[in-house]
Amino acid sequence: MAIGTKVSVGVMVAASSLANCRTTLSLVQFHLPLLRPRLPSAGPLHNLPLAHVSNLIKSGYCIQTSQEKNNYTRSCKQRAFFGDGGLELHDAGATALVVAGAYTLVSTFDKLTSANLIQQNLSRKLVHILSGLLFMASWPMFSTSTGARYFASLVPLINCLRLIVYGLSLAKDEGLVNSVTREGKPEELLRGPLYYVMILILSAIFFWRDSPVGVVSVSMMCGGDGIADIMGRRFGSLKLPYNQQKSWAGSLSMFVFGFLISIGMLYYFSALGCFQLDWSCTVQRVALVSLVATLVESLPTTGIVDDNISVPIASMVTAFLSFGY
Ligand SMILES: C/C(=C\COP(=O)(O)O)CCC[C@H](C)CCC[C@H](C)CCCC(C)C
Ligand SMILES: Nc1ccn([C@@H]2O[C@H](COP(=O)(O)OP(=O)(O)O)[C@@H](O)[C@H]2O)c(=O)n1
Repeated sequence: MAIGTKVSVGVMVAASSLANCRTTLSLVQFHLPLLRPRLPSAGPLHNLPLAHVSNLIKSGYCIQTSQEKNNYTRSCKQRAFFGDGGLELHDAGATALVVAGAYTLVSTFDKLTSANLIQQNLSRKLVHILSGLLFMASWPMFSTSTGARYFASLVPLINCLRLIVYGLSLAKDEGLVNSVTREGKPEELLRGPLYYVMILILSAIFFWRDSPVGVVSVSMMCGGDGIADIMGRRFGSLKLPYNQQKSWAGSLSMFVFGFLISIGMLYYFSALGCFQLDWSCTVQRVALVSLVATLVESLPTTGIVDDNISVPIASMVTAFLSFGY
């Protein structure tokens, strides 16, 4: 075989011991750089003498279950392409790209607001809607390594630090203040915007693209709550009986757009193979999450707890109980 070309290698196993293997030993076809030692020819490992398999384990190979095989195959392909250290480089590059995207988004709306092309309130809401949804949409850019979610969470973490620095007026960034606050006061950055990015950090780390819970919760906070504000301000003449600050138009918009955006984001991740869903159940579950989130958002609790905490937390709890993971 020519050096440097990738070859198909018959057999690979990884991760658990012989005793713990829950499925038959796996045969996996994938490409590895030639430099790795040539492995036994293709064939089920259980045909090999145990002594030979244990030698494989001693030399760094071990047995994998079918799920580990799939995960391992995928990460092997990535390692084969990027090399062992390549996954971190891949994730660092994706992080830098998304951080740049965040900065571009906020500065774009600052320029639109400064040029009086859009009102400050609308600018804030559009940043509210787009930031989290685009951040979530960037998750498939990251690698399949276990550290990818932590790299991704650096994006909202950097913005969290940015909000704290400028919110405490340790430095000035009028563009940021103008595009994400109601009244242009720096201290406003320490409330809604700060809670918002903290929820993004939690969703990336604890749910990531492996679970529909984070996807639905961020969709409700960004899409649902964001559009409720826009529609409620414009068409919200008929107020809710238990909250004169909120309207039927705003709440109905939150339910409908929160539901639609959640379904859309779930379809996006499902189509990319991040998880598989039974759509007949999923539609009902998302409708339940959207209803609970809409009811929580409609409550007269603005002075007690910010919507950017109550809406996503209520969504996470409801989604976790109904999806189960
Ligand atoms: C305006 C925001 C929250 C205020 O909410 P509310 O008070 O109206 O209820 C959102 C603040 C966004 C933050 C400054 C920037 C977040 C960037 C995000 C983590 C990454 C986006 C990346 C993407 C590629 C644009
Ligand atoms: N369910 C809702 C939500 C907001 N709104 C309108 O949007 C405005 C801002 O809503 P909000 O206080 O929830 O705003 P944020 O805390 O989300 O920034 C409200 O004062 C209402 O005029 C509504 O009419 N109905």
